Amino acid sequence: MPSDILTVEQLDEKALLERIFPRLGPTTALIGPGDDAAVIAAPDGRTVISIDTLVQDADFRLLWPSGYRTGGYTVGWKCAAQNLSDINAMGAVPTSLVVSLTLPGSTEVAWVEDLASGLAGAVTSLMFDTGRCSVVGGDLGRGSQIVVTAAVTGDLEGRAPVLRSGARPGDVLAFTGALGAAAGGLAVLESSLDYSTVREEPDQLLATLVASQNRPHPPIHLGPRAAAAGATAMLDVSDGLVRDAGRIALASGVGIDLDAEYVRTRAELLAPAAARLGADPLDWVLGGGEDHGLLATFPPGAVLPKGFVRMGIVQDGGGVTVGGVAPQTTGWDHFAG
Ligand SMILES: Nc1ncnc2c1ncn2[C@@H]1O[C@H](COP(=O)(O)OP(=O)(O)OP(=O)(O)O)[C@@H](O)[C@H]1O
Ligand SMILES: Cc1ncc(C[n+]2csc(CCOP(=O)(O)O)c2C)c(N)n1
Ligand SMILES: [Mg+2]
Repeated sequence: MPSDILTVEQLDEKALLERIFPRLGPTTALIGPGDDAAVIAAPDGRTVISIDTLVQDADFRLLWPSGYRTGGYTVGWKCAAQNLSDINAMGAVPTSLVVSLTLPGSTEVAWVEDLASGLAGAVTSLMFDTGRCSVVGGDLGRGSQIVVTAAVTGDLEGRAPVLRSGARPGDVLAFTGALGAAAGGLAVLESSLDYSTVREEPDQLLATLVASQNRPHPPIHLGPRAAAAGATAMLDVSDGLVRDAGRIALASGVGIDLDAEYVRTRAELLAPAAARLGADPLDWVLGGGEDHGLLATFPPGAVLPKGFVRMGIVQDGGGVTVGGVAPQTTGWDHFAG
């Protein structure tokens, strides 16, 4: 490491925190970062809470085979986005994040500063500058790999939470998001294509997919809208459409049939990119996660919130089919590969 590059082991915790805090933006908490714990308001009387971790080389690489280098801003963005998304999927509004950073001593201080900016940038941008949520605290530690863990809280604003278990036969299945884009981006990053030339391509197709993988844009405002529109079940698609639809099917004791035409149309859109990589775009659409679109079921006749598209039906039985046929794809599992 050249000596003019400042690394975290050249600072102490206090000095690193002094570089992080200003990048988190104004706090939305009653008591923000700096004390033993933060204090946040819980106007609803209930608190929605979730946690998600990003681990170097399992969830991102600092240097991908394609030559792409992942900056701190990207990891901070992705961490915030996937956490906000889980609150959204309950029909709630995110209210705070606490973030734990495990860092090798050789981590550049500028990378950590960018991570803090990425966390704040995602919260601000995905929540349309509403000032309802911010990073209110966290923890620092040293380890052999970068691990970024965030816990997130949310406010139901008086609504009932939308669970995975409420889908009923006859309900409409609807989705909002860009299925398969993040999986396509992962394939580009892991490929032997040279990202510096991919970035220059005039159609920007592959670069757009990489952006979906690195900086997902979950529709954070639409979870509460779906809840208000009467959604009977909902989750964010993180592990693949088939696997996550299967979670609703199992929890609700129903079957789900995905619209084959919707799936085919989406795969056709991704086909030129998949062809470049020798991949099957159907695998991306049915099995790719990390887009964090919202999959929800609505009673028949419900008016779908703007952004949601009908793409299947809830029926008697169990499991997930595509146009009545069982798909081959299983989706993502950290342990089963
Ligand atoms: N180590 C754990 N201890 C207790 N509960 C856990 C643990 N890991 C996961 N869970 C719970 O298991 C349930 C299923 O997790 P699942 O990964 O399907 O949901 P998710 O959090 O939406 O996924 P994602 O991590 O992709 O956001 C969640 O309610 C989660 O809180
Ligand atoms: C280096 C590297 N290898 C593989 C992947 C793919 N990946 C990781 S986690 C996940 C699903 C959501 O996880 P979780 O359920 O923990 O939110 C997927 C599809 C990646 N992003 N980076
Ligand atoms: Mg989820």
